[in-house]
Amino acid sequence: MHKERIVIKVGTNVMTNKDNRIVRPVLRRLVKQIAELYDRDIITLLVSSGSAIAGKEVLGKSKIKDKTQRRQVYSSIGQPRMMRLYYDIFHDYGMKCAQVLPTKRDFSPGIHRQNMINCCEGLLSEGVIPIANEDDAVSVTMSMFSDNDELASLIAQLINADKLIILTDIDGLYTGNPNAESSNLVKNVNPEEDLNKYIQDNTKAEGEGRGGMGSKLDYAQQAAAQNIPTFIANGKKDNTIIDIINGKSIGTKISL
Ligand SMILES: Nc1ncnc2c1ncn2[C@@H]1O[C@H](COP(=O)(O)OP(=O)(O)O)[C@@H](O)[C@H]1O
Ligand SMILES: N[C@@H](CCC(=O)OP(=O)(O)O)C(=O)O
Repeated sequence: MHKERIVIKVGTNVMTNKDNRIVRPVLRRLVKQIAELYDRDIITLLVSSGSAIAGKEVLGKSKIKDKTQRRQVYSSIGQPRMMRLYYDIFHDYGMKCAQVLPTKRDFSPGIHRQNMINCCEGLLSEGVIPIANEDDAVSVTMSMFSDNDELASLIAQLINADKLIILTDIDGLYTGNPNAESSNLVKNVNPEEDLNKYIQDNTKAEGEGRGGMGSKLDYAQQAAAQNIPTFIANGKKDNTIIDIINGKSIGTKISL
């Protein structure tokens, strides 16, 4: 058993540049921090988006008209590409990682949930970093998560994580348009607060991730309500994870 277990979620926009290409040094910095924590006996379960954009990188523009089918195809192509990148980088740090692809059904009470617990607990007990992403190839409508922020929140609750860190492309929740001078970073949020008034409309294109800051906040509040301190912070900046674990005040902290 490790001293602490944390869930880190990394969004599509963290790992891509303006041309929607995957930026390897970002993944390398992420894994470097996970490896440093591992040496401090803090084990991570990583929730990583990126399969759709990685698939788009390989396939280019698809001929498929149906959006759902296109998402299935892009993600099916991109998921092994993401895992190849992660596998190599974790290997460079002398670590092992594994792929876990749940659908929402795996979190409903009963045998599916128990299987999910067994899988995650088994990997963590072996010191292997589970890398979870929604199984986009088969999850449609009923079995779909709203986005990976929901998956990260559910999985943090499933494994009784000590912390949940949601990495995105911005410093945290702002009181309005993050680019406006009048907007300020919100440092602390409690699980009951309704801050939807701060959320701006989503302008992302296909494959650039789902959800947005509104869903991030909702799912962060759900984890925090279960006494899992949750952080929304900038994954594009250096050392964000270590700084959070070391108790520095960065990002938005959601806690009881
Ligand atoms: N009040 C707000 N504070 C911060 N970001 C906001 C806010 N409202 C909308 N956003 C947008 O939410 C984005 C982060 O969510 P999202 O694009 O889903 O990221 P990810 O791909 O990491 O899941 C930011 O880039 C920002 O443009
Ligand atoms: N499962 C999808 C990501 C969906 C998602 O939630 O994306 P994001 O909002 O960038 O975390 C993929 O791997 O492309």
